[in-house]
Amino acid sequence: MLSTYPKVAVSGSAGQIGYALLFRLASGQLLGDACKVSLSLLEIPQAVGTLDGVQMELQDCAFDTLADVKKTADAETAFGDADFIFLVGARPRGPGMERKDLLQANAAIFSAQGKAINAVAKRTARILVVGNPANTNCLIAQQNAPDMPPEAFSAMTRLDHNRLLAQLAQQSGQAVADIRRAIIWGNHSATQYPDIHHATIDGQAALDVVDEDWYRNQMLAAVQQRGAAIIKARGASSAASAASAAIDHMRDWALGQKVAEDYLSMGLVSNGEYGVQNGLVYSYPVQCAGGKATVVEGLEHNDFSAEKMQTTEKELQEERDAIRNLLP
Ligand SMILES: NC(=O)c1ccc[n+]([C@@H]2O[C@H](COP(=O)([O-])OP(=O)(O)OC[C@H]3O[C@@H](n4cnc5c(N)ncnc54)[C@H](O)[C@@H]3O)[C@@H](O)[C@H]2O)c1
Ligand SMILES: O=C(O)C[C@H](O)C(=O)O
Repeated sequence: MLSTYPKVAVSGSAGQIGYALLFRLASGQLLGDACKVSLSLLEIPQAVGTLDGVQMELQDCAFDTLADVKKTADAETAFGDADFIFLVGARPRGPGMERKDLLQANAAIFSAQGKAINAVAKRTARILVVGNPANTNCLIAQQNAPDMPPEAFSAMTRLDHNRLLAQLAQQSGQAVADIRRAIIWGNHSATQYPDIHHATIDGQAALDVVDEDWYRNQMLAAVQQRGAAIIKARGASSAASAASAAIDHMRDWALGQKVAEDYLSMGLVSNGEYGVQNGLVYSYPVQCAGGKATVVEGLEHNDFSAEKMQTTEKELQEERDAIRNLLP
């Protein structure tokens, strides 16, 4: 029997992000308390057994927002008729590795999954790539799914966005909720550009509240290197915060952002906005309303910002060139 509930597919669901994500999806944190969801868990064959245990735990939570749970090692089965697809499954980096070291290891996974999405996913599905290197994995999946609208695909920079908000809140002593219009530009990597030139803190320009030297010389690197700092401290990459950001990203995309005038950050297929090469998956400021994410256009940049935006674009071009063989 076909489920009548929104179907949420998660690849890599036996991994550490999967374990943090599934219980939040099942408890109504994506679509709200009034909406049941049907979970579709994708794993490699060796890990499907682990999913039996995860499924038992999901059942034991007795969530009234969970309709059913299915497990599979077949991507087409997992993604068929899905409304939301979280592509998490990938090899995470270890200490001392850069995210782009994972490029070849993970590129094959995303080309196969892009093809599966193209074959069976709803054309209205929303797809979020979390597995690293997220922007280029997203590019590979999207290019292998030519029958899907490009705007169905996104890469996760919401964790970086949230990290930026947290840094600003801590430094200014204000609440996260009082910060607006922070932006992550470019790649989910050490070249990303966390931009506060358009941000406000409790209604004041952020750069009138926090020290510009601190921003340029400490905060930028702290956000760019936060993933590595967590790996060093925890011995494993961020999981709960990544799952939380993934929920934030999909929820706001589907249901609309909480504060209309705010900006969020999402990696989207570029249509040339801000001079970025067409087709790259680049993180932009967006506004989410009516089920759509729209790039905020017309922001002006000083030389400092322009240079940083180009540096991260260049890295994305290099990543794309390294996996050209997997693009159709
Ligand atoms: N974009 C971000 O902000 C962000 C943040 C944190 C982590 N990540 C990335 O997310 C990914 C997952 O991290 P994790 O900590 O959960 O890793 P993990 O190793 O704990 O779990 C990954 C899971 O994916 C599964 N998997 C591998 N290949 C698969 C395939 N072809 N199909 C389905 N499942 C497959 C593995 O069996 C494993 O269970 C990593 O690439 C990590 O770097 C991204
Ligand atoms: O840094 C990593 O490899 C994990 C993740 O991308 C993160 O930003 O925490």
